[in-house]
Amino acid sequence: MPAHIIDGKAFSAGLRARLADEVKGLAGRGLVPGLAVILVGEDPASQVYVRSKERMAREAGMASTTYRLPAETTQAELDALIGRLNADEAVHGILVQLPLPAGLDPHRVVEAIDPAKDVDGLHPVSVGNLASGAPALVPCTPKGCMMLLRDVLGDLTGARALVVGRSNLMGKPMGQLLLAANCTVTVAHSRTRDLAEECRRADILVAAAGRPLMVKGDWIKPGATVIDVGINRLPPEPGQEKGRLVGDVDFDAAKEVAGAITPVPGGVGPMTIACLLDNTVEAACRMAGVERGRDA
Ligand SMILES: NC(=O)C1=CN([C@@H]2O[C@H](COP(=O)(O)OP(=O)(O)OC[C@H]3O[C@@H](n4cnc5c(N)ncnc54)[C@H](OP(=O)(O)O)[C@@H]3O)[C@@H](O)[C@H]2O)C=CC1
Ligand SMILES: Nc1nc(=O)c2c([nH]1)NC[C@@H]1CN(c3ccc(C(=O)N[C@@H](CCC(=O)O)C(=O)O)cc3)C=[N+]21
Ligand SMILES: [Mg+2]
Repeated sequence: MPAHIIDGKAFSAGLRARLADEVKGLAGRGLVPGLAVILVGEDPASQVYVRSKERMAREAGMASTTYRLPAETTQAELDALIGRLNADEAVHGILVQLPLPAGLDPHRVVEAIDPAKDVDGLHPVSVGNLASGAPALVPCTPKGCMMLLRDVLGDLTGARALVVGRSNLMGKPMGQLLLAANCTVTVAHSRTRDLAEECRRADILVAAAGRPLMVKGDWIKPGATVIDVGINRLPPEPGQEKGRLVGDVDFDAAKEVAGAITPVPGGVGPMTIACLLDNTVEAACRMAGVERGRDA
């Protein structure tokens, strides 16, 4: 039986509609959640992504400002902008789009952000809170993956989970969240000896390596739940202008084996943006001392 296709686009739309309701209530009390996105340099994929964040924030009734800085921006200039946004009471969330151009230190940039406004969950305070089980602003993409997993599977207790990738933005926090959800967690990376074998053991497989179509159909355990985080643009076919967007998983083969699987596009990507908005509302409520009505 072919896999259930997990509709991240629909889930994201539902979450954003609920957030829009919540934001309307907050705005009525004078609290308009505000997001600031900083984009340094002209990476075209980042441009597309940042535009859609801005649009979806506005649609949810939030305030959103994007700061587009030239690739030559200095560390001091970036620090100064972050300092201003930290001090700005209308700003509740600050996100610096990664990767940064060469010459800018991502650790220093992330540490400059007020942890209370760290909607990407990358600040050492956020990372520490997540790892130690304290309330934390959780990185958006792993948070979105968890929402989809809970929606499909309910309780994850006891499941063998494999995360492919160990980045700070995705792989590591994903491992932490699965561990907190009582999974038995393995984190694989480019030095993993036999990735296919690791995959075959996994009840939950989260692929975040940035390698197009790397995970083959016969690497999937029958009935497994597959979350494909990869966003890769293939080279254009002759006569095409743009190549096809694919994940890290060979979707066509994997869907014949898996129990449930996310497509690319329309899977994890839209969830990332919805979770960014959710984190911004969360940060705004915490700063204002407002208790949120619903557990998101
Ligand atoms: N859908 C969404 O919302 C988002 C999608 N993405 C996408 O997810 C993917 C991963 O992103 P990100 O975590 O930032 O990427 P990074 O490049 O920061 O990290 C990639 C990770 O994958 C590992 N890896 C690379 N090649 C292999 C391999 N052949 N076998 C096993 N592991 C491998 C690397 O290992 P090592 O550490 O050893 O180098 C590294 O840990 C990208 O395609 C990105 O575009 C990212 C964020 C959000
Ligand atoms: N500080 C920081 N935080 C991030 O969260 C962050 C980042 N930097 N740098 C880049 C990656 C990438 N990322 C995506 C988010 C949404 C889609 C998305 O919405 N994708 C849609 C459409 C994709 C398309 O059509 O191009 C989909 O998958 O359906 C993709 C990619 C967040 N990232
Ligand atoms: Mg990265």
